[in-house]
Amino acid sequence: MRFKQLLDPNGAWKLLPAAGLIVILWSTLRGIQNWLRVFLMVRRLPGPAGHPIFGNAKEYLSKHKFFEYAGQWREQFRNFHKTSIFFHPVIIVQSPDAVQAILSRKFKHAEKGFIYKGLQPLLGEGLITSKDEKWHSHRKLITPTFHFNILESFLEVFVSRTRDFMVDLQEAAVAANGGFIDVSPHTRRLTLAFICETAMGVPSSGKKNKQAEIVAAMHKLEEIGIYRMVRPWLLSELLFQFTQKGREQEKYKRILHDFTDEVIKERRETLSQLGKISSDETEDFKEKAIFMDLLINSSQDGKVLTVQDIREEVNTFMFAGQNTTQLAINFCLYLLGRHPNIQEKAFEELESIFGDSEREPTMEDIKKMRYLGNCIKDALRLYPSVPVIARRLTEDEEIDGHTLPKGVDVLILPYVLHRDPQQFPNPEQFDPDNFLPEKRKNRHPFAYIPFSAGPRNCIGQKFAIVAEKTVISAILRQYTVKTKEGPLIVVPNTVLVPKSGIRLSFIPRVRRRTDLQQSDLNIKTTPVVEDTYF
Ligand code: HEM
Repeated sequence: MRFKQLLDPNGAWKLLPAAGLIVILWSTLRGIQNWLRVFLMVRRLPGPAGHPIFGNAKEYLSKHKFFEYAGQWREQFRNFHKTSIFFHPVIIVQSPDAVQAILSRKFKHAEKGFIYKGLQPLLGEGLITSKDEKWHSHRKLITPTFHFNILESFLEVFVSRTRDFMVDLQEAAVAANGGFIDVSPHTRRLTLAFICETAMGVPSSGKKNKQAEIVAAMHKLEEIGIYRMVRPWLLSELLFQFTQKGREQEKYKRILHDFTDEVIKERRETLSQLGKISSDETEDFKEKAIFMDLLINSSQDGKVLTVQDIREEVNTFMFAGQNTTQLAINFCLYLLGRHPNIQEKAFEELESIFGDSEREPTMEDIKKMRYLGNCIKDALRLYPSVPVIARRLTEDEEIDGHTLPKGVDVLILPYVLHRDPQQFPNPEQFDPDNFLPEKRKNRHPFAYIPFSAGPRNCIGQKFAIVAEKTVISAILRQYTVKTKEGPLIVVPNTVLVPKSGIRLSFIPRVRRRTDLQQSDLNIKTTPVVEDTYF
């Protein structure tokens, strides 16, 4: 073909396949070059021996035993060590100092790494998965959603849904006649109601059933995501779409996206109508803050946030908030059931706040639940709902005189980190006093990170703690909780799952003293720090 012919617009298209091929070839070569650099540099790092082909895949796939292996690796290598899944190198950082180096800076290492890749179809580029400027601007925009005043309005939702939950629980407890029940379906429904209502508002009756379908679709997408995480060759969308699971993923994604888009459209219309009605009603509307409305209001008709942005953030909020809070409630109840003395102290604190009144909690009451707050904290230490945090290094990082290369995937394991005897002298013991000021004073700031730490910490942590205190205090005021299970076996997924569920019995309480004050109690508590629920 002559040069002149190529310049002819009718001939230029013939160059396209060749140009495409060059781009693919170039990016493949770049990919191989980067992988090779990471692979060769990681080879020099300390770490446990692995199979020549499978690497440490056996340990990663051993589910509940994985943490045991990781604990042994920490004993052997302390700060960090390499591992691999087939030929994919993964570094695990184990000491609080090393964790701080990875989590503490704003843009450095803010990329989330391979384990989130499988969740991309579910979350798109919401806060959890986005990076750089997009993450920064959205985080700034969304942070006020968790402001104190808005949390107060969320508390109304928590209280009224907990009221329904207690009726539900009472029926189940009566039916069990003092026996044990699996608490998970009850707390799942409850936290689902918390999240759907605070994210999207009270559903119209037609949408009520739909919300359960949406959460089922989210769980399916999460399951598919996990399936892909341990099969790195399925992480390419290009190949995955042709598989059976790829087609399922597309189906659930559609269900989820169509639903959220429709709710956004409806809320937009409601908001614009409300703009026209009397200011009193608008005030009332504002008081019942809904996450989606706050995003729509900040969107400036798509200039700041598009419909896709809003959908991704709402889906992220639902994904990040529901399972995590539910599990935290379950684990805390399990531990309280196993430790009657600690449960009794928590109950006495509640008696000192509420006396024999059956009134529902205010934000002031929630703040006063300091011992219960410490129970929740230690439960999150032993059973962090998010057991694995992943990052991909965006620059080389020096630790202990070794270079961790740019591009390598790094894992942080709160479940293992929180059981470090150097930081928690009796690490396996449930002990809310671990969070007394004198104990916290000498602890490394990155030794306890159930909500992660640094700029990409959990934006919903206060939401979660207020929700947990609302539910657990309601249960303890009415019941003594007993636990059936012995030591729990837990499996790391995207969240920490108890292998055989959690069975509890709820024994109605007989009312006792009504004149207790907090100062009468034999409880050492953390002093109230303004704007802190811990
Ligand atoms: C006990 C409950 C919860 C726990 C243990 C928890 C834990 C975490 C952790 C460990 C991270 C960091 C993940 C990472 O960097 O890879 C995170 C991030 C996040 N969480 Fe939570 N979370 C909880 C509840 C919630 C709730 C209720 C919401 C929303 C209502 C929420 C929203 C988020 C969001 C949006 C992020 C991403 C923040 C960012 O990257 O800027 N979480 N959470």
